[in-house]
Amino acid sequence: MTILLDAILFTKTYWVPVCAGILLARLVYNRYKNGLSDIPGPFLASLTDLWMFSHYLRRKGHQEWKLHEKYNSPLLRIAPNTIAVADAEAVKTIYGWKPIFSKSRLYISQYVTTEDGTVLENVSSTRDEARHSILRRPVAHAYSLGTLVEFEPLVDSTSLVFFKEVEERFARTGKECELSKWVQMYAFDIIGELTFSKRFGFLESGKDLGNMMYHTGKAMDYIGFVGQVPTLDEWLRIKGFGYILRKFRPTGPLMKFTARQIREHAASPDQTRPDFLSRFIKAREKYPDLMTDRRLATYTNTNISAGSDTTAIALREAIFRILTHPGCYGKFMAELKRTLQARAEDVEYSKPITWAESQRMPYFQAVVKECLRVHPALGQVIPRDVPAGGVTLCGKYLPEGTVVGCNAWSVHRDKAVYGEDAHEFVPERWLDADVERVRYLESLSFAFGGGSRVCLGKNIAMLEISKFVPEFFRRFEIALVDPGRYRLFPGWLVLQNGLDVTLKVRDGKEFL
Ligand code: HEM
Repeated sequence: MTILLDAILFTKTYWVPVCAGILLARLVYNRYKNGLSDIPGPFLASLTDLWMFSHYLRRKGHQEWKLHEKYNSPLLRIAPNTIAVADAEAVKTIYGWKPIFSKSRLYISQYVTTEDGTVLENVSSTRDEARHSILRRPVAHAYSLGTLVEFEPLVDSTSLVFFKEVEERFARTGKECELSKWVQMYAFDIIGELTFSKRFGFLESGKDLGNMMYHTGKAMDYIGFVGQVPTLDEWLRIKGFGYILRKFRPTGPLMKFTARQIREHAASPDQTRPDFLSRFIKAREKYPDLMTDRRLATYTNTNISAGSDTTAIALREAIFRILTHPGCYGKFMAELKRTLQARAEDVEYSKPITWAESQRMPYFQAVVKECLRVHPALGQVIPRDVPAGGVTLCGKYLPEGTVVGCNAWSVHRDKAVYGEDAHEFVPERWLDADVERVRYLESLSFAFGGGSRVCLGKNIAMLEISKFVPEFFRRFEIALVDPGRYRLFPGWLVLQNGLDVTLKVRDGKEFL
């Protein structure tokens, strides 16, 4: 008792040095506790998570490969318990099937708040693998290759709206088109069409109605920064302050839009539309307990948040690269001409490029793969927890519970795999005569993630990109106003702006 009293008195008198001592002890513990202290990285990063937070806040994620080069190491300690891995081969281990490395606590920041303020994990954010299988099973079929043909008319209808709007607003008037924004509106409207048979109306109005694009962007930014400090995120959004906030403002405009679509769908006489929502509702017959209205809201909302800006990024990059690489432009246009000329004479000339035709354009497909390599949508470490038993990566043992992950911007620049021109845009690498080599590169592509958590919408994204880009170049002569305006805006997603162009309508028969 006397010792305790003495300790309290001592602390009261010397509280400043006592607090400093505790802090110091904590920092030393952080640095040495888990056997990671010999992994290179910024010194501050080994002491506190704040370095990683500020690194991403300074929007440096997409340049992490430079730090790997600076420290000359594929392993980089970016927080006391977090290791960034820049070895392309390691993707197979970390995002493989056996054992599965679960998603880290960052994913709590991706939990969805439904219209009534309930916080739910979704198929993307759930961290429990068994739960993930339960959530993915009822919907997986809707995203399969087999359904693409049914989605194709929906892609065409939104594309036609895009072409009509940009023709009237820019090609006919000679005004500059802020294509970054128009491509984003296209990507949102199309995922609205595919998910609900209803566009957001951004293209027709030329505006971000209800600030839905703005709020979706903010949510992505939040994941990249606050998501790095999961405890802070939990208190801001779920517990404490977050709990009170949800009483006043349960959810954002996108979820409200989603919930409205579900209600309207229920009241509609047409229950057979070929969209995602109809497919999810159909899955109710087999999974009645799981597919509640709330759950439908999480699935459809995830489609929008995961499938809009990501696809817009890929579209912008493809357009920019084609326009800024004359050799690439020439080969792509020649292939487009051959594709159109190969159409049977009775096929309507104005018919949009089909999915099947785009798959017979190997050069264009190589351009898309290369764009996804040099500019993957996600620009930060995609974090996972090392499972029981630990793992050895790049010759270093990492104990269970360590957070590890690859940043696609780093692994896609691994010179050991891609060679000395790893930093260059070279679509031809995907057309190498050595088929085995191409297969190997494809197996290491990390643009869509990997393993059990690989992107569910990959086929849909490829459908959109494969149809939209050739059709856009077929209908318009596109000229960049100033390539120097093209800027990256990196966070969890690496967005672009400044893709300003002028447009001229092409003569319809030019390719014949
Ligand atoms: C070019 C476009 C796209 C890119 C680059 C992309 C990229 C990714 C990546 C990297 C992941 C894994 C994220 C992680 O592990 O944290 C992912 C997951 C996911 N994506 Fe995509 N995505 C794209 C388009 C889409 C589209 C169009 C949809 C919906 C139609 C979609 C739906 C999803 C879903 C639901 C997941 C979670 C899958 C799971 O955990 O089971 N994505 N995406």
